[in-house]
Amino acid sequence: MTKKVRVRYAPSPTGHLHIGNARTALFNYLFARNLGGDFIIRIEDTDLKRNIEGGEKSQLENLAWLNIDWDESPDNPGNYGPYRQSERKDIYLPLIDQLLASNLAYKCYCTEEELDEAREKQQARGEMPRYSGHCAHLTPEQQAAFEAEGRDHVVRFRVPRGEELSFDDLVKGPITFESDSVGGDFVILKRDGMPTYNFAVAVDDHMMEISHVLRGDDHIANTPKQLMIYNAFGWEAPIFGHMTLIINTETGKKLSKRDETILQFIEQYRELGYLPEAMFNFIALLGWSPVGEDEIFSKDELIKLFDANRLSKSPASFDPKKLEWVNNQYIKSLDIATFTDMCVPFFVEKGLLSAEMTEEKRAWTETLVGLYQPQMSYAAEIIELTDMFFNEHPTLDDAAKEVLAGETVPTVLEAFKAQIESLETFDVPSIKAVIKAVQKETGVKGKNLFMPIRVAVSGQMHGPELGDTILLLGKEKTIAHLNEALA
Ligand SMILES: Nc1ncnc2c1ncn2[C@@H]1O[C@H](COP(=O)(O)OP(=O)(O)OP(=O)(O)O)[C@@H](O)[C@H]1O
Ligand SMILES: [Zn+2]
Repeated sequence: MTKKVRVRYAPSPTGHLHIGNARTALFNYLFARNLGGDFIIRIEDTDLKRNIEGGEKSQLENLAWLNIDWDESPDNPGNYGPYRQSERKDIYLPLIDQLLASNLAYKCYCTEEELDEAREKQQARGEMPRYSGHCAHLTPEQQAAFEAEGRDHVVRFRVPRGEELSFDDLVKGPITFESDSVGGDFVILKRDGMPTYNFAVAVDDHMMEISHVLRGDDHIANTPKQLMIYNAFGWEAPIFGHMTLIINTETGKKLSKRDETILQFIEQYRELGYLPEAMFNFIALLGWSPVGEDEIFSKDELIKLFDANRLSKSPASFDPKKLEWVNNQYIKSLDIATFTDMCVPFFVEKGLLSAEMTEEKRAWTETLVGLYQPQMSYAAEIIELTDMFFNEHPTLDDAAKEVLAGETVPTVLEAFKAQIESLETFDVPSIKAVIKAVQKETGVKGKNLFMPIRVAVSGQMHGPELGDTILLLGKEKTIAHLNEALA
């Protein structure tokens, strides 16, 4: 019988969910759902000093926002709990004792200072740091003497000499590590009584019957240590797949919770009014692609299409511009009421609209949002784009200022203003007729005609149809803006 597919996303609660974490979670999720398996979330919180308040909650909330659902987690435990490593000491400690009893592990009484000193000496000699094996063969009397001194201890795993540790990586193919290359007998139980990462992970993946470990290749050097733990207990190892990491395009370094140079947390995009469906779609294409050229896929399509054989062997870089493009595709397909609902909170926050609106105001807002919807990358952009509808004194960028500095601009704007003032019916055809009339009157045409009018009334060089914009702006505001530009 083949094992049931069970995969896990195992974040440490040391920060918020970033694009790289989300990609790793998403690929595990797609892999599980594609094969009808289970997707599990386990919190790796053994590094007590680095855990942050709310880290776990934020990881889970943002996964849920992305519409990633899971079968087991700290909140909805299955039969393999607890799902936080800090709560699994009762599972780890007897296993550590078992290794001690069978002499596959031993207590090490070296102090931090002694270990540091040894490491510095090795580095000074140009050697790779490794534990010397100082405590590997202590007699019971020597141990008792250290204990009597009041020294505390760690437990180290006895690394077998001259062994090869091989696995067939789902992404990278066959990989072999020499046991002598892992830095000597490594710690499995820390001074604070917590198991180390590598020990806990191996135990948990085994106990939770994880079939495939799909994680970032930042973990690849951990794999031989974890394989040694499996071997020591006579357990069968899961299948490993080490996926290339997502790189920050700006710095060329891997995205990490500690990288603050770019917008990279899911939360930040959520707050800017990105759509979860668009983010899901975008993230699924970071380091993976289905056959063909299409780039827009629903969640169900991605579940159907996902194939681990198509995971990329080279790192994907995170391109925020591409994300904007994908999100724009999704925004364009929203009906106007839904998209207006997404934009309204941004207006409300700026005090430009109140959440309770008259029917008339709501209709006006929908028209306004609808003007800009086709060009928008995310909902928060609406504030900047519609500035002129709320603000008499817009801030113009340099290019816009240059347009207004043109020689024929005052003539054009004066003529346009006079015509608008004398308009009796204020609608799109008459506004268009006015522009034509200004062309005739001034002899200015093309860009030199349209651009100054557009910039003067809307503050921007690009945007929706000029007639629609002016109509929505209304006669009074249009004239006020023209006066401002002419002043
Ligand atoms: N840049 C990245 N690209 C893809 N996956 C990543 C990236 N960074 C981390 N991961 C993966 O996310 C999962 C959770 O890792 P972890 O909680 O240690 O996050 P982290 O961002 O690496 O944290 P840190 O800032 O401490 O390095 C792991 O499987 C890890 O491989
Ligand atoms: Zn020691």
